[in-house]
Amino acid sequence: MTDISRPKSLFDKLWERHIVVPETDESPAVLYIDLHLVHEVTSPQAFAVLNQRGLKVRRPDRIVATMDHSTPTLPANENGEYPYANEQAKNQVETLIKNAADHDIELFNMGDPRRGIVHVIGPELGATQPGKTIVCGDSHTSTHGAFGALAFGIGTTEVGHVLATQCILQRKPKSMRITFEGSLPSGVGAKDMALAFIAQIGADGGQGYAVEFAGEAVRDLSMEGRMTLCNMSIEGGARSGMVAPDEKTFEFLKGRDFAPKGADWDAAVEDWKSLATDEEASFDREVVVDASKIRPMITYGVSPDAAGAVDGTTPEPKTEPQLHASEYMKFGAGRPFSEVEVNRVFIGSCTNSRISDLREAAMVMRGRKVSDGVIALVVPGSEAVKRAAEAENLHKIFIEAGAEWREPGCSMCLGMNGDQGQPGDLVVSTSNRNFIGRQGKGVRTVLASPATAAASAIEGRIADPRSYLSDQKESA
Ligand SMILES: CC(C)[C@H](C(=O)O)[C@@H](O)C(=O)O
Ligand code: SF4
Repeated sequence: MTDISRPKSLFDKLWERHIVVPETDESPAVLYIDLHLVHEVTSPQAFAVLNQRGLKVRRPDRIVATMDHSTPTLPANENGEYPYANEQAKNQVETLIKNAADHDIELFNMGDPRRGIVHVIGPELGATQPGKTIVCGDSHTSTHGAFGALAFGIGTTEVGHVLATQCILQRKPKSMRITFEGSLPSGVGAKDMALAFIAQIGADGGQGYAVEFAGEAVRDLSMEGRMTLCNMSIEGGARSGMVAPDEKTFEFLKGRDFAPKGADWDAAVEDWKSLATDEEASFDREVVVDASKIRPMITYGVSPDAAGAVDGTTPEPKTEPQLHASEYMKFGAGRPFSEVEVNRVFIGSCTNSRISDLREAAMVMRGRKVSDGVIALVVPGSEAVKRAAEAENLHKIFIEAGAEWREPGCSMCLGMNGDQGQPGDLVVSTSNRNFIGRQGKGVRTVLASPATAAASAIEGRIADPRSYLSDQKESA
């Protein structure tokens, strides 16, 4: 029974709706899972355990499976063979094809027009909905919280538990509200908000918390922007990030394949409206970020909280890890970021590979050329994003600028498919992690928004996108 007298947060409501067995001092709660997203990297072992124990998948109809991490971003040859980076990548893909077929799970396989990065296709299909519990063997599952869902990443063992029982054991995290007060200056977007709040609370500031993002600047974001923000909540250490559903959420989902239809839709929207945090609800921690002061952000270290405004200078390292990071990044202290040379740019990943992100990058690149010596990769998040971008001729803008237009997937975000930089490369990347070696051995990653990444590709240095964006406004 839920207690109707106490004011509740969105998170409290989501949690309470899914308790199968309540938490006690001795044991975590058993939570029901509404949607289980599956990809080729973290599922093989889970299926193997299931198969060894002769267990069935409990609710195949609650699973959406796709291929994204190990998939090539170059097309198949005339025989339909894909250029996999290695045997492991090919095996992962083949194993998921077999597991999905054996267990009657819907799979968006290579060549399927609905395939894409798991966190891009969930919302795109309308499978991600307010009020749901959503899990995936992937840390950036927090992305789906943008719809007012309780969404979090789980480990491979837990993937097995969810496959077998459709439930998961969880202790209730503490709650944090991050309120962005005021509105964003022009030329500043969701990625900058994400890097700004992470710089403010630290990469482990959200540890043990479920975060709700609130405030005027969050309400003003598009659904894509909210996804970018929730995607990065995990980089601030949080278990999940969420935004209360509103008219924008409903508008985004209406008519999508997996969304309810007809009278079911009306009933669902009525219910979803009740999810927003009650006025008097309290949080274990409240953080306020002044949105009006945020500038385009970049990272200069090897953790996402080493972030500063693009028009600033590299800070003096103060601690041992900062010294180590600064030696790796080789920016030098007290140097304007705008002097740092860039030789690769990656526009993609579940953080920033949606159509609005590609439009933003195209706005900067239109009629311009990628600087000599810079390799720029633009990788749409899904087949649907690719089609939408091509319908608007965005791909032509990228190609004419000298960038490469690729097939959808995680690509250089993690480099599991072979899309990697060379040792020493400085990559401005729209992804979410700047960890040492993530984009290739010895590669240095600078996280930024699509506009900043595109401007950096044009200048061959870390660049402030604001002049490009205002240029466009004047000529529009
Ligand atoms: C492969 C997967 C386990 C991993 C994650 O969980 O985040 C990946 O998506 C990443 O971004 O590093
Ligand atoms: S795009 Fe990057 S962060 Fe997102 S799921 Fe793929 S590898 Fe992980």
